[in-house]
Amino acid sequence: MWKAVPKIRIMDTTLRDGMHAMAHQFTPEQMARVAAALDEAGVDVIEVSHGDGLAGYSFQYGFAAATDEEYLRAVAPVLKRAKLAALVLPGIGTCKDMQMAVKAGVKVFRIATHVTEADISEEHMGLAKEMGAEVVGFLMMSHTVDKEKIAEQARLMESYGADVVYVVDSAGAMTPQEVKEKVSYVRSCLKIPVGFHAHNNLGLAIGNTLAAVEAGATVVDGTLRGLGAGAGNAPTEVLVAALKKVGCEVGVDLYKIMDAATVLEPMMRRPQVIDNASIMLGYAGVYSSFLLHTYRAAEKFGLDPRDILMELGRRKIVGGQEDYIIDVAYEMAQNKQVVAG
Ligand SMILES: CC[C@H](O)CC(=O)C(=O)O
Ligand SMILES: [Mn+2]
Repeated sequence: MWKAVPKIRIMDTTLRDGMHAMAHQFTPEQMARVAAALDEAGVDVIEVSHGDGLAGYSFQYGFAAATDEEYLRAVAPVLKRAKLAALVLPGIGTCKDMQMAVKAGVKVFRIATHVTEADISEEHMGLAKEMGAEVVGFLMMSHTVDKEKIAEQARLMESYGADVVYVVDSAGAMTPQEVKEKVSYVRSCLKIPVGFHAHNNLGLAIGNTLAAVEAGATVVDGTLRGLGAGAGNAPTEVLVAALKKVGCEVGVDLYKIMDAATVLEPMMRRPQVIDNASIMLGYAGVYSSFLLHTYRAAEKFGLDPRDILMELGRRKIVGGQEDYIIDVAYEMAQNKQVVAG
């Protein structure tokens, strides 16, 4: 039964998670145009970074078309209402990167760790608070553990000063029932608001986000046209329509957010679809941002990307192990040759 819910805050990550689908090649000028349209529509928070967060540009994660600072400085001046956010993965983004980001206009830091590793976020969260920023904890790959573990890690983030903690379905592997169970339990264990970040690999991004809201999440993520890793995220314009339809107050103008999606559309490299490999990401429970790496490895070694994804899922590889995909594919190709020979 749908309950009355308070105002839902939307954080749009087209210009961060969407970077994965763009091979990190948005130009600063494109980012500024998309951000201006999101701001005009009334989106609360706009996240801008390399897909893997500040300082993500590298051989391992992919080089971006511009530096973090160039992106942030292009977007900050066009925002009239929205807060500018940046993602930080401790171990990749450093305190120095965060200081640069604040000077460039960042007001919200989203500090992301694997769902079992919240303890590595303490220093970054402390610094973000010290600099006066809002802090969002982002527990990635939340499908891999039970609700008690997520709550334990969320409580750690709360103790480090997080203002919000997110349950993150990085692999788009969760079902609405699971989302409800996990979000409502985490919420019951925290004093701060709970957020939810979906991926659409099983076609459930909107349904899962609605389930999260029904279970008490009051902050949710979206990206225009669903642009993002794997099969993408919950499309912000669809999310606004769906949330309004179930009676939530979102503070975003539906027509204007649809217009923002049309600003983004010509910049996209391909429509965001659920292809077979994306379905496998969700089915195997593999990190959504591993897809491009998997395609490259499959091509290089003449393998079916679906087989690689199933194997990555079996090995439970986590964010940061992108280079290991090549090792796995190499091993699989060797085994195939042995069997064939
Ligand atoms: C590698 C960072 C990752 O893209 C963060 C995220 O959006 C997720 O885990 O879904
Ligand atoms: Mn994501």
